[in-house]
Amino acid sequence: MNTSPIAFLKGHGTQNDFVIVPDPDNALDLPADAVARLCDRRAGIGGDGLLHVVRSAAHPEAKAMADEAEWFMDYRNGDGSIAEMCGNGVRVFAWYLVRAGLVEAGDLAIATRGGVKKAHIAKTGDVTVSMGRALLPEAGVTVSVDGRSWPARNVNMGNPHAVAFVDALDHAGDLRAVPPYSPAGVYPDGVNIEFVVDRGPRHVAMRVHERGAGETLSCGTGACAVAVAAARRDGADPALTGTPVTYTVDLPGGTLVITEHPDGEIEMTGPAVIVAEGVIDPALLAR
Ligand SMILES: N[C@@H](CCC[C@H](N)C(=O)O)C(=O)O
Repeated sequence: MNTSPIAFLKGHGTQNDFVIVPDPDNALDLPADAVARLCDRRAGIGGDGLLHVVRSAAHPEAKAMADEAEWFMDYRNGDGSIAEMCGNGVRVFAWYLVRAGLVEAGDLAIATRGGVKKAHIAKTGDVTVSMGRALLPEAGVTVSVDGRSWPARNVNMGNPHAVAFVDALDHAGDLRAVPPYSPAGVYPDGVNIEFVVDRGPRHVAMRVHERGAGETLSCGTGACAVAVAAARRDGADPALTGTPVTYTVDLPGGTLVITEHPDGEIEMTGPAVIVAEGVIDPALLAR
């Protein structure tokens, strides 16, 4: 059980906000219910998710990556569930390490459940991350909201996404509940659902319902999934042409720039901001 006050910071990336809990030696007990209490916007600190900052060597899920990446992003959704990857989170995680003097700005490898990600951290707080390749399972998916249904593209960025192109973002309605999708069983571990409209050539806007968090103001892996789905819809595939393809993705909380390279690697660039720091009363974490 945690008995001493616990340091935390609060940060966001395009207003996808996170409670940051530095715990280099992995000494804290952070079960799902404690994470949910910390992320509660009324009775806790509030956040779409939590970034548990641990040395890779000290975490059983990251030990094998310790030679490549000193730090492990143990990402949790706001409801306490575990996710493989968080695009906005990894930028905020990288910026926290720089701000804390634990790493230098510049190039950094970060261990995540989705593998080691390479980041480039500018001194301004803008961070570019190589997010890996998108998998595009063939499964056709349908997403429905308020009596409307759309075909959606199944895109896996380490975590699962369903990308639906809609006529207007307000057609996605109230996204507090998970929009129903079919067929059942395509996403056995749940899914993040993106609703997308065109804004111009290689420029889209989106809303997202995140697994484990509800509607958020931004999702980095979601923006990557959207950029790839938009590129394929537009007939652009860098693997076939040898030319990188870049999409600007507007989200309610800001803008991300996503480039897919001919080798399939997807690069995401966006801001990372730390807004506060303080101390958690251990009573909040007690069961
Ligand atoms: N907001 C994140 C994604 C966080 C994880 C997601 N909710 C999931 O469960 O897969 C991002 O910026 O990518």
